[in-house]
Amino acid sequence: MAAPVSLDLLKERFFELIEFVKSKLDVEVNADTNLLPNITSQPSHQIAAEAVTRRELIAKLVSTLIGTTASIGLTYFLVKFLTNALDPTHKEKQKARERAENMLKKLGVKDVKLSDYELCIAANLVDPLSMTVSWDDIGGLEDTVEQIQDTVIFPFRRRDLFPHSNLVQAPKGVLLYGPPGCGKTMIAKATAKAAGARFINLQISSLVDKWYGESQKRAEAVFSLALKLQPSIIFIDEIDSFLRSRTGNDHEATLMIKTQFMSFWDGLITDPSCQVMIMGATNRPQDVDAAILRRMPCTFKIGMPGRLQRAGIISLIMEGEQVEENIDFYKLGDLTEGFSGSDLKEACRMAALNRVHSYVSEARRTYGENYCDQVATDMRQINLQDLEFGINKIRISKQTMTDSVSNIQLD
Ligand SMILES: Nc1ncnc2c1ncn2[C@@H]1O[C@H](COP(=O)(O)OP(=O)(O)OP(=O)(O)O)[C@@H](O)[C@H]1O
Repeated sequence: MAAPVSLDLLKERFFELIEFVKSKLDVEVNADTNLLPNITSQPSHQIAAEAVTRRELIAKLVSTLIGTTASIGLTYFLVKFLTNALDPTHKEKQKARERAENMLKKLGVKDVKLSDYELCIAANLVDPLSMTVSWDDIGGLEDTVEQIQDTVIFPFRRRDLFPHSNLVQAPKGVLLYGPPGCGKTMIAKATAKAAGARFINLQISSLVDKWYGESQKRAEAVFSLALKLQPSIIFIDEIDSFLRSRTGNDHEATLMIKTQFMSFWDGLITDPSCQVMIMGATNRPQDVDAAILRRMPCTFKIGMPGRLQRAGIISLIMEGEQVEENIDFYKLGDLTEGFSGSDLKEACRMAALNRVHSYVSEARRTYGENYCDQVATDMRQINLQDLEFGINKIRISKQTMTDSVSNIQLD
């Protein structure tokens, strides 16, 4: 893509050029006139004719110059206009650029010059203020969290302790795998926060561009941006869909992006001083390209929570809510067999809403349709029945989902 040139700058240069040529012309004409009295060997009408021809020549040259400059400028703007008009994603790109500039301000990034491609990728940066997840918010995964702290975060933050070791290095690739909704994204964000790293939540759609060669440039920009903003973590959710095993049916452009991605990744691996890490998450590790898996030597399984883990997650989610004191979370752990972390969160949300719903029903009965204006001072706490209600709701909706999936498969 051509470097952006502002209209004002172009105008300024154009007028400068005209001024320059005009001044040259004045000098030439004055020189001609000054010469006239000294030239005695030529008849005066011949000298005058020569001066006129010379002036005409210069005038022609100037007009050609102006014409050429104007047509180059016009062609540039026409091509730019047509390219933008033909590109349906132009507005999106513009918005992404604006978003990225705002985000960089929030991140306090100054004096870092980013290319157009890097700005496009910078739209994937996560606002540090929205990264509220910390280790304390993750329930039931204490062992995994401890391993990540020791093997990933510690060497990432304290490279200085292992300057000559080839064996103890912060991994440049980490894979989190396991069923959906079990906390992989939470762990990735908490890792970035604990590592004091910038978090690029790479949306694969931001790499896709219909123009030939553009996608490769964006793939390169992912790495150059991460290096400019290091320490940084590039997070790729559902990495299997982007970097899946290569087959003969792959489109040539897709293959090129993957190959390029891997070669830039190798660049990170061979540079011991860089603080950039790629973290991938997948529900289908078996679909990830073997060459990619090799670049992610550090893998963590984030499985479905067991009974005790579920009890821990529910009690963590309910922390800070108005809950009755005598709730038996172990019992809730028993009742939630087959629930993921996100199912548990949803069940707790349903429980909290059930409490509001029963309050509203009661208030409507007492105060009529103006119940909304009555002050809520006597809302009861969330109790076991609310939680059982929420769990039941989620179980039914999970069952309905499973049934409809198996019906689709039968059809
Ligand atoms: N271990 C956990 N502790 C507390 N909350 C959890 C846990 N696991 C999941 N959750 C809840 O579920 C939500 C979804 O979790 P998350 O996005 O991290 O799952 P995921 O494994 O990345 O899912 P997916 O594979 O669908 O992207 C979280 O926002 C959180 O509310």
